[in-house]
Amino acid sequence: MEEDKGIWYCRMSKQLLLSFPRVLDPQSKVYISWLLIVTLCFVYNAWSIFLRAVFQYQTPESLPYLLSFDYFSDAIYIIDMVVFKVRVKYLHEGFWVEDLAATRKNYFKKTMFKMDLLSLFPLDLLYLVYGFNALFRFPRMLKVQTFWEFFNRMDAVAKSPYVVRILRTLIYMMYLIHLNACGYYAMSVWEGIGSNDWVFQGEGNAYIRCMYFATKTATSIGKNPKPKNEYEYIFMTFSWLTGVFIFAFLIGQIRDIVATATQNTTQYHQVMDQMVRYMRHLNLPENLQYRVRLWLNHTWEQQKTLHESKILDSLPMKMKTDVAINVHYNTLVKVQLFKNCDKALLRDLVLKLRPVLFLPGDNICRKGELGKEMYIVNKGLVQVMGGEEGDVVLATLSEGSVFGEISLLGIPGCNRRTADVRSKGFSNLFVLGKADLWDALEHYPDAQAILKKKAQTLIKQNEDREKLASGSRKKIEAETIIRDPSRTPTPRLLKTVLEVVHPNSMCAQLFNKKRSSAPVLIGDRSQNNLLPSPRLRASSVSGVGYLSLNTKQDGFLNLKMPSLSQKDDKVSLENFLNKTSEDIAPKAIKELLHRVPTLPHKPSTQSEVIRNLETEEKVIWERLCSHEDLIKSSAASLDELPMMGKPPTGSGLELQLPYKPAEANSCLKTEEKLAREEMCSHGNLITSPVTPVDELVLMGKPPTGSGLKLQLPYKPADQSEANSCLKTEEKLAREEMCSHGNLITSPVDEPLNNGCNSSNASSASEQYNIEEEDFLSFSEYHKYKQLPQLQQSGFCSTGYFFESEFK
Ligand SMILES: Nc1ncnc2c1ncn2[C@@H]1O[C@@H]2COP(=O)(O)O[C@H]2[C@H]1O
Repeated sequence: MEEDKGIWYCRMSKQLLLSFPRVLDPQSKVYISWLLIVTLCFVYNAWSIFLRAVFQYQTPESLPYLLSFDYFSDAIYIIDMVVFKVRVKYLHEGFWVEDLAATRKNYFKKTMFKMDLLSLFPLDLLYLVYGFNALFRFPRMLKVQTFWEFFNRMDAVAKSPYVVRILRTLIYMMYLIHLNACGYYAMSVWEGIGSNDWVFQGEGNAYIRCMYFATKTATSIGKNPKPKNEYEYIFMTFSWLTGVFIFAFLIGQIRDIVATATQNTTQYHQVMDQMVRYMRHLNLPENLQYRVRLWLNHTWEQQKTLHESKILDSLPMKMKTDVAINVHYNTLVKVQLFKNCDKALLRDLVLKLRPVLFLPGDNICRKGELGKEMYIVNKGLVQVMGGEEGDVVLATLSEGSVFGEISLLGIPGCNRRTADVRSKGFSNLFVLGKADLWDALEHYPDAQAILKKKAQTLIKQNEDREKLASGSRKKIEAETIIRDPSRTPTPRLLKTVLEVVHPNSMCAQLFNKKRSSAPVLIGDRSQNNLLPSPRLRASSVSGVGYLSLNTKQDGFLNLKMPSLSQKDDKVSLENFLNKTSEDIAPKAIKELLHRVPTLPHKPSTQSEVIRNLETEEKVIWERLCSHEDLIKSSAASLDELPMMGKPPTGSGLELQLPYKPAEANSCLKTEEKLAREEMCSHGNLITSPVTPVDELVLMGKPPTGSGLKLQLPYKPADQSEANSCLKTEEKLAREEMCSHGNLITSPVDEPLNNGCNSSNASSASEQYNIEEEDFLSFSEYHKYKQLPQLQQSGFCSTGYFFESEFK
């Protein structure tokens, strides 16, 4: 039994040793936690040495305990030097040095090492000669550098560094008082306890009474008994001086720390006060004063600063752009202009965008004014007003819409605003100055063309409208451009599914065909007044909603929503379809994505390719980066992701990583090589000296059964085109790879719809952990698939089916 225990301990300690990191990151949790332990030991020594030397707390009874604490802290000091400090990696010429020999050498070179060594000086051996005097442990105080290091590191990593700073200052203050209390008691003992009014009278707990005396002196509260002799006068003078200078300095430090923490709020109050005083001085109308206050208040509530742009100014340009893109990404991806244009344009523009807030009813621009800026709606709604009296809403623009561009584009006769634009509620807009817009557009003719085309359409629309209005002398309400009331929107769940199925698939084609003509159709199936799609079908049978998709090409999906109201199937069905995939069955939607073997979209133009790829890449990277182990292993790849953001909301993009993250990098590499190989097989490239071919050392064969058939969109003509082509191909490869269901892991399962039997279905639900609710069995599905059978069986007498246009 004892032997077993011994073996177990041996194994455990071996495992611990093996799992201990070779080198330590100075900012890592392990290292900082260790610093905390060493700091506690240092604080113990710093406190106990004087306490025990002066007060009578070190008695023969307490000595064994005190000595155990002492030697425990000494052991921690030794471990700190031998195990931890020698492993701390350091920066050399911009690189982390992680070689153990080098980190050790680096530590030995530092003053900290000498101090650490001195702190372990065994002066306490003098115990043997002079007895147990705690003052012999004084060298332990030299470990103070670790105490400072701990607080500096905490300052760098803590979420609220103010708390850390205040704690450090408090420790200093308490220690000063502690020293003063020890000094006072030592004086009292020397002069004789209770020998006069000034000294400690020997009543109560000595340490507490002396601390009280020291606190009163240090904080200059006064009312201490008058010193009786020169020594006492000197002691008091010194104590007060310490109180006045050091203590006051420390208290000032705390005030500064708190002031820094609340700096923004203070600034906001200052601006608000100044503004209110100024407006009163100018005697501005009450309403205007109210609006100014509202603006300041709202801006502060949203940004928690009134100087947003200044905060970023201290960053290097690239980092500033990355931060700006990340913050504004969700809005910018919705801007049509940016969707079709080069990504570089977005990066060029994003720093020039200035956020502004408009209050409800504010006029953003007025018809006839000279155009100097254009706007992008970030949040809120703005209305473009027209008509003879400017009271007709021509359009309501929402997030991602661009306006105010017509008068900036230099279209002959159009350098003035063509309409009034006003804010409907609170609107957050980005403003882009004319010069900045032109700086960017000069290099991006595509974007220029898009803007001009849009401008011309709007000008024509406005002209037509005006002609019509003047002809009939009637006000004409125009439709909003963000919401078309004549078309019922495609339900959210269907939209999600349609976005993930391949555009060439049967299902997508069917929906696309009906896009322009067919209205949304929800009808009573028993009346035969609708045409359900054979591929994607939503149905409601006796209060249960189903969404089914089943083709070899599209994959298999069957969603069941049993909790619908049984009263009105039609309403229930609409409700069901308006839920998001997340509401219904995320696992089942993932299952569908698993089974889509082709690229989610086939780009038709080069810019579309790039746009799609970039979005896809981001999503893939985001997924990758969400994996803990990947973050650890390839932190560098994360740095390469300045544009990483959330996938555009509502894009329905739910890419699944086709491989375990551990293999991710190597997997990507193989795919990149495949793409290169494919490209290099082009005749005209072989003749030209293609450098990338030389790099294909590691190139391997495509994984058998991967079905990977990359098609080059064009034949590169020269080397530079070849290179850019490679880049595109690499991206395509990543995308392609990531959409491959069968690349996922080695055991490639049969498509579920091949067998179409319930045993397949149940095994699939086991494999993907799909809940019964979400996954309709195949046999049941069959019943639905055969509509006439369904009707005959009486199963669907009140069934409603749904068909939608694809918007
Ligand atoms: N009919 C319209 N629909 C939507 N936006 C419009 C319409 N007419 C004008 N605008 C926008 O309103 C802006 C007013 O300033 P600009 O003329 O510079 O640019 C104009 C367009 O961006």
